[in-house]
Amino acid sequence: MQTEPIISMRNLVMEFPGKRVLDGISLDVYRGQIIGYIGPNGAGKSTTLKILLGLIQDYKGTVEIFGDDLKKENQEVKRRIGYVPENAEIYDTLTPMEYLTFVGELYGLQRTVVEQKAQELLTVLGLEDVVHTRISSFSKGMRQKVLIISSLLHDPDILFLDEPLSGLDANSVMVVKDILAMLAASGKTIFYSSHIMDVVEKISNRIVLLYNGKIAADGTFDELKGQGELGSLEMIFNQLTGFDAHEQTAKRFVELVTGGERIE
Ligand SMILES: Nc1ncnc2c1ncn2[C@@H]1O[C@H](COP(=O)(O)OP(=O)(O)OP(=O)(O)O)[C@@H](O)[C@H]1O
Repeated sequence: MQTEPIISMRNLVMEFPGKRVLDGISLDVYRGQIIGYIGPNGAGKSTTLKILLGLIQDYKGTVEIFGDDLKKENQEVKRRIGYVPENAEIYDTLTPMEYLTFVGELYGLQRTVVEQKAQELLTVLGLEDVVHTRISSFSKGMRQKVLIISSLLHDPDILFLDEPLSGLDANSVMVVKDILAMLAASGKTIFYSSHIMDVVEKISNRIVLLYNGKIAADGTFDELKGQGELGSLEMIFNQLTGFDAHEQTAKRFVELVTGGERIE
């Protein structure tokens, strides 16, 4: 039985000077769903996430989270959401412990509670030796793990993820995929934006494709596959976005790079 939507967008329109990025998005998201939110570069995925997070406010249409209109100031909503941004501002001069206690305290958690939780979560993700090392020396994947932990410290009900697996090695990807599946099974709602189609295909129980500012497809992977001619989400993506010129594009690129002969 479907209850009330956790996230509800109605006729969401977002315009930047000279450009309409979101052109009437309507979407209801329910508890426990993992929404794979996909679309070509520049389609408006990050813009949608920023609107849902309250970082962009001059949109048209209605957005409700937990039934509350986002245009009305409501700090309680922010306490119940977590966010892993695509390009994170992470405080390089801090150590993971300093960064995580800072974030935890912003969410109103007690310092001793956050310290213990941070220590345990860092240890589980294999960062126990660098808990007190400056983040500036970290690899991309190590930073990403700190960000994932920071988004979950306060045990949010909704998690917004923008390319969350970026830089993670294959083992860590498996761990994070399992974490997301278990969080969703425990009733959390996950809004997952990524270009890694085979991962989106595996972890999402609902896929939403954004194209030309509108929702071009919405359903489970099997529903999107339709009659079964297209085997992968990558192929469905290419078909729905009308892109079949990858080989010609690559050929032209290499010809220009090498300045040489035409490639046949
Ligand atoms: N602050 C801004 N001012 C003007 N234009 C913007 C602004 N932010 C985003 N845009 C434009 O809005 C469009 C959508 O950007 P957005 O970052 O939402 O795309 P995306 O789907 O997340 O893309 P990608 O897959 O490349 O991350 C782009 O054309 C971008 O240039």
